[in-house]
Amino acid sequence: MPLAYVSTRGEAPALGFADAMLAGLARDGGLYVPEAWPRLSEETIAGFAGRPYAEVAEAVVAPYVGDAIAPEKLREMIREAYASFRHPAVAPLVQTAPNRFILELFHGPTIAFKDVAMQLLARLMDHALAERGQRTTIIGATSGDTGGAAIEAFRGRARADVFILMPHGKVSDVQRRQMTTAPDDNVHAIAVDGSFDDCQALVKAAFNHHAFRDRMSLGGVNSINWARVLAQAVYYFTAAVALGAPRRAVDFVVPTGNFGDVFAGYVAKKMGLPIGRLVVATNVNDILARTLETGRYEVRGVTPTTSPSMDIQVSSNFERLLFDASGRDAAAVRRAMASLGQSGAFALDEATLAAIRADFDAGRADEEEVAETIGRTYRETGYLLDPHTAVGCAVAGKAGLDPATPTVVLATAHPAKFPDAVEAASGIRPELPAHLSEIMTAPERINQLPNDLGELEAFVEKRARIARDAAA
Ligand SMILES: Cc1ncc(COP(=O)(O)O)c(C=O)c1O
Ligand SMILES: N[C@@H](CCOP(=O)(O)O)C(=O)O
Repeated sequence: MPLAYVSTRGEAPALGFADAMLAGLARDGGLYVPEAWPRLSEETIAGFAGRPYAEVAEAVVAPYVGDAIAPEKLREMIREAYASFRHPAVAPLVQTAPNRFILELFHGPTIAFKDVAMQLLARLMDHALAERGQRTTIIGATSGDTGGAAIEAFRGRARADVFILMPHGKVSDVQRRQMTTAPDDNVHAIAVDGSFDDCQALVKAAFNHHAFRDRMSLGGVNSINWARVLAQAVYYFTAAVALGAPRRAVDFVVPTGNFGDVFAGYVAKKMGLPIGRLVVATNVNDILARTLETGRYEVRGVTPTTSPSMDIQVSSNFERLLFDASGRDAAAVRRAMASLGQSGAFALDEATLAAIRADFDAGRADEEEVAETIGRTYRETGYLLDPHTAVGCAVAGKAGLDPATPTVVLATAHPAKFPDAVEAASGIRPELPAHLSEIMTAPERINQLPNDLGELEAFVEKRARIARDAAA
């Protein structure tokens, strides 16, 4: 029997892999998760040692895809996706101290970890749409990196029109230019007057407006899309196996905002990978660190930081964890989400909090610690951290992890995406890789919209119709 995907809120129909991927958000507002976690045997995991990244990806992804895609087609798409990376290992490990490693996830086209999943997702969606003879209108929210990766992965694709919402003035120049300089007619960058949370709320509201959703065949590429999270689980396997798994456990420290990346680590653990601790590392926008400490998830205002992609308060994927950790209690998730909508907060019950704490730790790093970590790491090792990765390193240093267990900090972006912050902290101005140098002088195309669902929908509908008429 192929694996089915169920909504965290329990009131949407269960779907197969391709339908869940094309749906993005479930129709009841929940997020799709597999009905069970496929397990990989110790022998299978041990066999990943020394294998190319694409082969490991195939082994991890295939049980979730089932018969939705022919195995040889899946293999071809995975190979193509990772051929676009500039490092042969795709996600190499760098050692910075005894038992301390950095997992570089920024060797894809837009030099952020989002490429790892987005390069595959674009191919998977294109394939599913072609098989059905359909098109999709993708609406995505970005705090800086998802948008660039999505635009790069979907630009020029005939079956998708892509609309990316970013918080106006709150992403770095490089991040903005990655979204605004693509000349393709099927991609649209929109600056919204508000925060990332406002952008994400608009996206979810558009999905929950079913008449609009159906009329436009909406699709999502944020980590609300299960396939995004799945593709991100792969590098936990390659990194852990390179450090001795499954013979020994490995700890991971993950710079966190929307909770997709660290949830992918949880998925890897559920599949049988011996991960010790999963450490959620936040900047001063520390809702997740506070939640793990107090059991209360409480939204506060967002403070702009030098790690803007993590300036997030409403972390979408926490809902997936809540569902799993509560024993898959969809009614409890619905109550929590209703409370979040009404009062901006909800409380975890004791059992759920204990279940979460069994796998996760959390810590936060303030701006001073981030700058200090970038400067010190550069002076001591010659390694230049981006500010998001520096949040991870700063938290790793004080998380109380066992020094005998290898610790991997995920490096989620290349420092050249944030040259001002990195230069201020280290005295070194990182240069953009050559393949991106043109974006700093290319003409920009950007649209500005208020934080208003009606205006957004009217804009999307008008632009998508123009693109569809031109393509017809
Ligand atoms: C550079 C960078 N680091 C970390 C994160 C946080 O990842 P997640 O939202 O999956 O928690 C993001 C945004 O997603 C990011 O762009
Ligand atoms: N940090 C992200 C925010 C969106 O996260 P996603 O993983 O849900 O797409 C960004 O850089 O856009």
